Amino acid sequence: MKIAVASDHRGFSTKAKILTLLNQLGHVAYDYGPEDGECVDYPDYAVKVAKAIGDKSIDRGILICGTGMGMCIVANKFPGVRATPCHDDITAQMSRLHNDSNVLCLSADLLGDRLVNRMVEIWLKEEFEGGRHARRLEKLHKVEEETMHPHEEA
Ligand SMILES: O=C(CO)[C@H](O)[C@H](O)COP(=O)(O)O
Repeated sequence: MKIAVASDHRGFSTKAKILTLLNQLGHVAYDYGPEDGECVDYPDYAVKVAKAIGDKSIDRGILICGTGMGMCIVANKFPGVRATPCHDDITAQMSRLHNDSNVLCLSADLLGDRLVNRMVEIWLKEEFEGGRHARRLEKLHKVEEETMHPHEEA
């Protein structure tokens, strides 16, 4: 898979470790910044990854900030993005099975390296279950359409 990884300053070293893992797993990993650990603003990096999901230049994205929350809030403003804040094996797994997550948002401050690696592997391996969850994602797409074009008749 083509996977872009970005962070803010708090997630900078975790980003490097995730990029190494993705390469080891045989994925095509892109570093969407930042280039160093200087203080930056997470929206600038979440936008880059979210836009690349939208135009399909990447398959998946991984975003890391202090808590994972700011990145997630920004990424979910973009059509086609299903960003999920995950903090353990179960949330990593369920975000794929039920939500078809395409952007994994992680906390650099709260999660250890081994857990992060395991969560990334789970999140990459698990497949969307479809079925009733596909019906719910259809409704999500409708909400997206309505909020993007609020005055147009269906
Ligand atoms: O977690 C984050 C957003 O959800 C950021 O990493 C955090 O807010 C950055 O804070 P600071 O500028 O104090 O390092």
